[in-house]
Amino acid sequence: METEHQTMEQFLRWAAELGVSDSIDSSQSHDSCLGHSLSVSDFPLAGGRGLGAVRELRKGELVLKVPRKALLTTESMLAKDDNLRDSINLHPSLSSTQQRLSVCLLYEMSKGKSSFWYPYLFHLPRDYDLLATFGDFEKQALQVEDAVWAAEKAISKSLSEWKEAVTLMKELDLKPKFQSLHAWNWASATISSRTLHVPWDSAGCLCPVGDLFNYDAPGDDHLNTSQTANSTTNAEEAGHVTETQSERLTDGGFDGDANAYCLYARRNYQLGEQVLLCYGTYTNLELLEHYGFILEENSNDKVFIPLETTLYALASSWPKDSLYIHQDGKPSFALVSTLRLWLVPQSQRDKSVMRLVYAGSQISVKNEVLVMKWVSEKCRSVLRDLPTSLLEDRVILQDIDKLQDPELCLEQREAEGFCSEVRGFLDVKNHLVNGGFCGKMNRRVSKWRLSVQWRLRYKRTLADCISYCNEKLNHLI
Ligand SMILES: C[S@@+](CC[C@H](N)C(=O)[O-])C[C@H]1O[C@@H](n2cnc3c(N)ncnc32)[C@H](O)[C@@H]1O
Repeated sequence: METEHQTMEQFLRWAAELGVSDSIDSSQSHDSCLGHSLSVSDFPLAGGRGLGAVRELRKGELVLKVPRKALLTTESMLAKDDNLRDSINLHPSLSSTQQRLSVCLLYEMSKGKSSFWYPYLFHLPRDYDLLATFGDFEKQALQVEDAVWAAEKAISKSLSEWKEAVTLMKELDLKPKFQSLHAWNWASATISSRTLHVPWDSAGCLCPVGDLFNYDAPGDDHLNTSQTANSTTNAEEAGHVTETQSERLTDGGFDGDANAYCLYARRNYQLGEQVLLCYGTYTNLELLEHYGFILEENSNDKVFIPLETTLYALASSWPKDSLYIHQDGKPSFALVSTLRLWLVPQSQRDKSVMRLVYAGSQISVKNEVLVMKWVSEKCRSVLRDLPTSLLEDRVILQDIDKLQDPELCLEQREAEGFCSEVRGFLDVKNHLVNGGFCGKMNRRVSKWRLSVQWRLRYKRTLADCISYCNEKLNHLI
């Protein structure tokens, strides 16, 4: 039986033979495509398997080149298989290019060792934690209506896309396990979380070795890296990201002249540091939906609170999605400005008031006090209406950690001491076998943990917003 290490080495050798390289020196040995700039390492606190710097890297430096012939795209898979090409061409009715890529990926997987991309496919994760893979319990554990709704939408989208593709997969004579909804969810999650943008196919490409980079959220540095190439991830291209053109990402992209995907260091790195890639600008809910993880510190996170319809009507100068609370608890500029205006009696909304509102200035102390009290009370009422408190969620996370601890063999008796949500999970799933979980249940626990982590982060933002408003009020009164 080959070890993970051996198969990874084979994969890196296979990639080197195709011209994948982390060196601009083309005379580099073909034993591995890495070793000059990067190496595969484990980063347990930031994405698990990823790429580390094997030397100091300078911002803007080319760190990886993946020739077009190594990329998995619908086009490259069809070019290698007449049967697949003919069947796909007979089904132009599939509603998205992602569906075509999913079918091709499953078809390629079904070839096993005879697939050209086998060394790469072998190292793809077997499970994902994207929202579309959540069961009912994990979905409900998100608690917040918008998040539960996002999960429902993701689950039903995957189901309907699978139903549309089933006839084609039958015609391709895929083994039942590759035709299943489970396999479809796997393929869709692979594509959602791993594809990079290419100009010739909106479904993007799977980029061997290039898809080992873990995620770094865009910070202030991403606005002035003009010397590096332009890049977008596929989810961004599909419109999931609402940033402006000027904030386009700069870590890499397909270079037509080099006929290769080129990836650049987005900042300076020290030896041993994890080299990261920015896939786009995402809130935590979007990260969970498209990539299956969240960031405790995410400057792009946004918390939306329910607002009165008359307030939305007033906010015509600002898009609805600009009315939110930043992760650090500060209400957005647009939210504060809209509330300032909304809390002025209609008869007093004259030109001078409007000028102050659009300039982002306080209208009066009295008005500012009303705004801060309103926001603070709204956050309190949202927190009150959720099934568990912030403190309870912290305890639930600790209990989940106990459940996941392989060293801890839990007695049913001990489980009885857990809070009701944990006991509910154990009852529903009823799978505490010999004091631990089977592999499948561990996967469920990981997803449920993500839901609790997400809602806890959401609640912390609301609590921080209350503190922010109180502090403002202390200064005002
Ligand atoms: C393109 S892959 C990156 C490589 C991946 N870690 C692997 O082992 O193949 C993207 C996936 O890596 C994980 N990931 C990336 N960045 C992460 C981060 N900052 N924190 C946690 N997980 C991360 C998520 O599972 C995500 O869907």
